Amino acid sequence: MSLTVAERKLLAEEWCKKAKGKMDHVAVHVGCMSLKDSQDLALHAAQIKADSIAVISPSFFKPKNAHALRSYLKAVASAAPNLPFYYYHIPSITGVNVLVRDLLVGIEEEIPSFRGVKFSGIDLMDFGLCFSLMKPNWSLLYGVDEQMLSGLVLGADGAVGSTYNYVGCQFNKLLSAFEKGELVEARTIQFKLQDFLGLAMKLGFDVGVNKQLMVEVSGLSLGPPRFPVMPCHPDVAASIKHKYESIFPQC
Ligand SMILES: CC(=O)N[C@@H]([C@@H](O)[C@H](O)[C@H](O)CO)[C@@H](O)CC(=O)C(=O)O
Repeated sequence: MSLTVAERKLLAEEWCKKAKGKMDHVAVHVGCMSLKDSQDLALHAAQIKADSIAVISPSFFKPKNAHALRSYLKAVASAAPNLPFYYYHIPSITGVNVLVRDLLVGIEEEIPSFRGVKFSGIDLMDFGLCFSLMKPNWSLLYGVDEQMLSGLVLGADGAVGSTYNYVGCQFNKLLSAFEKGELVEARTIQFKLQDFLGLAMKLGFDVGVNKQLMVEVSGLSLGPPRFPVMPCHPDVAASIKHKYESIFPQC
């Protein structure tokens, strides 16, 4: 959201190009404060042959209820009616607390391309209640990394989260333990991840810290964050990395 529309288009184009033959699916996020910008990005995503689009709610003028949010999403989806469409629920960032289960009622009639939700909220009751409204071609993806196991237990079809960029191999172990029914092992890994993220949060975990951790773990040079997100202090990154290495000596 810190990027201009032109920058976002360039980034989406690069992802679609580079992902060819390497990734199964590229979903382009097209949420903006302005409906027109979102429609522009949605159309662009279709033109560059993205696999799907996802949209967060605008957070300056917020939708007041499920009807308003559905109407907004419908208007965005109409710009790319053939692209699978996901609502991206992230209330801690948008401040939009419309219950997803309310949003889902009748949504496929309004948005025929609707295919599911990326649910990055901590309200597991709302998440659970969404399943009674599920259609066979929808996916509910959970997005609170420190609670991934709870999402899986309730029936999540997958997970999308920021820390999977650098702790992905531990989460893959959690996923595979869960799939094998090894709940104690899955829980042990989740607790370790909570221990790790607990320290990161105490030290001010945000997008700047997250980005620095991606740099430290991947060795790739990703550049600084854009203001107002501040760059992570090297001491903070070092402490979190040290914690990571002590909890997870190997992948
Ligand atoms: C509120 C928030 O940023 N949630 C993250 C989580 O991955 C989060 O960073 C993680 O669970 C640690 O709290 C994701 O759900 C969102 C995300 O991946 C993104 O949009 O980049």
